[in-house]
Amino acid sequence: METIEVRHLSKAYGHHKAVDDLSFTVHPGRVTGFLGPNGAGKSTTMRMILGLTRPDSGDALVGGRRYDQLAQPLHEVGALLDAGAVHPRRSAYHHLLALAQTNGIGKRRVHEVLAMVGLEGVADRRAGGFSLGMSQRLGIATAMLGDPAVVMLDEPVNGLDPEGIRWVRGLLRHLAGEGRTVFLSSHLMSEMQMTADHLIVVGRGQLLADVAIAEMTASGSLEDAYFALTAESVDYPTTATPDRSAVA
Ligand SMILES: Nc1ncnc2c1ncn2[C@@H]1O[C@H](COP(=O)(O)OP(=O)(O)OP(=O)(O)O)[C@@H](O)[C@H]1O
Repeated sequence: METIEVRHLSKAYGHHKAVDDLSFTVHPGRVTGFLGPNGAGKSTTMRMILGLTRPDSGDALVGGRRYDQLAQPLHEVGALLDAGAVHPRRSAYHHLLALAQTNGIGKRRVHEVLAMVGLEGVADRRAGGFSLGMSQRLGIATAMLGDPAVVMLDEPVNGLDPEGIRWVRGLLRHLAGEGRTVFLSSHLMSEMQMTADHLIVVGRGQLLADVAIAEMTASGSLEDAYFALTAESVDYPTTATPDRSAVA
């Protein structure tokens, strides 16, 4: 099974360092959560791992190779970055089939992933009419199409109802139990506490923690530990102090 290795990765937009000499390894057989305040560089890091954004320096490797060096990328890493990235008039089935056909994957696998995410009954409906939960499920089916060893999901439970959140949690635990490398970002602390085994925490593009969840939560909730860790890394007030001067 394969690791994700991020080594001295940096990316700046103008003078702003989105990712700043970041190094960590994501290991197989467990769910690793990727945490950090808004703008900490999580999506940029994931995009560099997937070869969608070019690093200024450093490497992002899957199974020891850069994404553009992977012989069969869909078989090695499956990703959900933006669940809305589907042709709206195409059915779920045809969306998956088109991707399967261009990657040498058979129709049988399309049916398998539709079943895996519970979308068989709506597979012929236009993806543009899907609810957020259905779109997330289709995004996860897309990520799983190549039966990848590495699964990477950016905010997979964003906007999902409790049933959908529980389903994603069960699926990710199952995939890690099969020995896959599961890497996900989420801002939902309680959900992360229930889903992840390990955490990578970033702030202002830099590594703040690379730690087992059990260690991070040894003396309290993940939320408290997270706020303590990231307090210095946010550029906005962390406690709400209502400004009453405007109405006085
Ligand atoms: N294409 C881009 N052009 C300019 N700046 C960008 C671009 N992509 C990201 N950034 C900036 O890089 C920084 C890191 O953004 P990124 O989206 O990686 O953070 P994030 O941790 O995923 O945040 P969030 O939790 O809000 O999704 C931010 O300041 C963002 O504005």
